[in-house]
Amino acid sequence: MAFTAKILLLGSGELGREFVISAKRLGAHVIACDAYAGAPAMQVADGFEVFSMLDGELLRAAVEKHRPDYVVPEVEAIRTEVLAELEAEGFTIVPSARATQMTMNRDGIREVAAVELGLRTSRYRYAESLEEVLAGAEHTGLPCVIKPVMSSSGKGQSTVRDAGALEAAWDYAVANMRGDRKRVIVEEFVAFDYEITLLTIRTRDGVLFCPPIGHRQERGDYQESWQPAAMSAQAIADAQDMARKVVDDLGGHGIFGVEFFVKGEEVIFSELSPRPHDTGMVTLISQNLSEFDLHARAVMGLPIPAITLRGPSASAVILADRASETLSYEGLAEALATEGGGVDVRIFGKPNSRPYRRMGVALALAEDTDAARRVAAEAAGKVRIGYDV
Ligand SMILES: Nc1ncnc2c1ncn2[C@@H]1O[C@H](COP(=O)(O)OP(=O)(O)OP(=O)(O)O)[C@@H](O)[C@H]1O
Ligand SMILES: NCC(=O)N[C@@H]1O[C@H](COP(=O)([O-])[O-])[C@@H](O)[C@H]1O
Ligand SMILES: [Mg+2]
Repeated sequence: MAFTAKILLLGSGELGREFVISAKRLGAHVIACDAYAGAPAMQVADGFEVFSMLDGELLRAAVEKHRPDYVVPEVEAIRTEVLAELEAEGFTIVPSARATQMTMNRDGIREVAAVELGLRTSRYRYAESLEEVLAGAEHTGLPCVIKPVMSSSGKGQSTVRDAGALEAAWDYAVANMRGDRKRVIVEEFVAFDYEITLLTIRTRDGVLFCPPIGHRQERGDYQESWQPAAMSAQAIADAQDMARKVVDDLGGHGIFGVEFFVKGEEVIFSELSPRPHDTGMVTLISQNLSEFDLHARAVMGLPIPAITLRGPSASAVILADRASETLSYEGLAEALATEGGGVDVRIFGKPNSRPYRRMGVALALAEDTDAARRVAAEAAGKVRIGYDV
């Protein structure tokens, strides 16, 4: 055996790509899976498989073919019942089959957080028809946010300010949902002061936290993140307390991106990913161990003696603005030469683009988070995508 562990990665986007790099540095052998060839993580892995991870038979076949030590999901949209069966048969699902099942759909994790654990969340209702959407909006009040229960990165999500727009929001959610369940969550719009991701690591030796990450979203998708987010000690303690309850309930070992809205001193649980988080890409520059290093260590049962912040940092996304099958990049040298802080860039290597698709991220370390945000945004703006449709 020429490797320390064999990992089957389910999902091969930018988060998977960095995870593969971290795991391979620790000697792992990684097979990257996704529904399309040439995905970012496949380019750096030892092997790859192309299939729909929502297809239970194909998913089982890939696991049985490779017999990995760890099955590491990187996206929500996976046939998670099969992961539960595989776990029962002795395979290790990261962090646990229960975590993947509860977070595959928004209603699962919402029930765990709001009902089982009694955490503070926004008011909400589920809806499977326009009539139920209208009733849901009566319950939450307006504005409300409507999201498919199965989606991520804001896909199919809209904020409704007047009742006349509810039908369009329902249609939009149904048209952009993933999977086969025509179901949405109608949520009270929380007029938060700011929102954070609390990276929470569940290890063999207990639960660890990274300093909170602040972020700004547009169209339900992250635009920039920074660390540390300015928060009172009490608010951090409240968020940590809630995050610990949720990850202990979900079980297993790995990193979780736990999302909160903060309004005054009130901390409101939003949702969580049982895997590295997009806003956590800032840790590629901000910490001694990135969220991907932390996930790899937690998964492989390796120690994490300390998580230290190198300094105030930020990330800013590089987005495509149109669909194209042929891409090129310019301006990398100018981006990396941006003054005002230490700058780095990640280009994900996605084989094609669509409007708003995240293609890369710029990272900056500076004297404070405001400066880091400025430098990261400036660097991201210097990377120009060439489209040769
Ligand atoms: N109830 C709400 N009130 C106010 N803003 C909200 C609400 N729900 C979502 N948002 C905004 O939309 C963003 C995306 O929502 P959410 O995290 O639920 O979607 P997502 O598709 O799972 O995103 P991701 O996969 O990137 O985490 C939030 O980070 C927040 O900025
Ligand atoms: N918020 C979740 C998130 O950021 N997930 C990341 O985006 C990829 C899909 O990107 P794509 O849609 O461009 O293929 C996923 O594979 C994951 O790395
Ligand atoms: Mg989110």
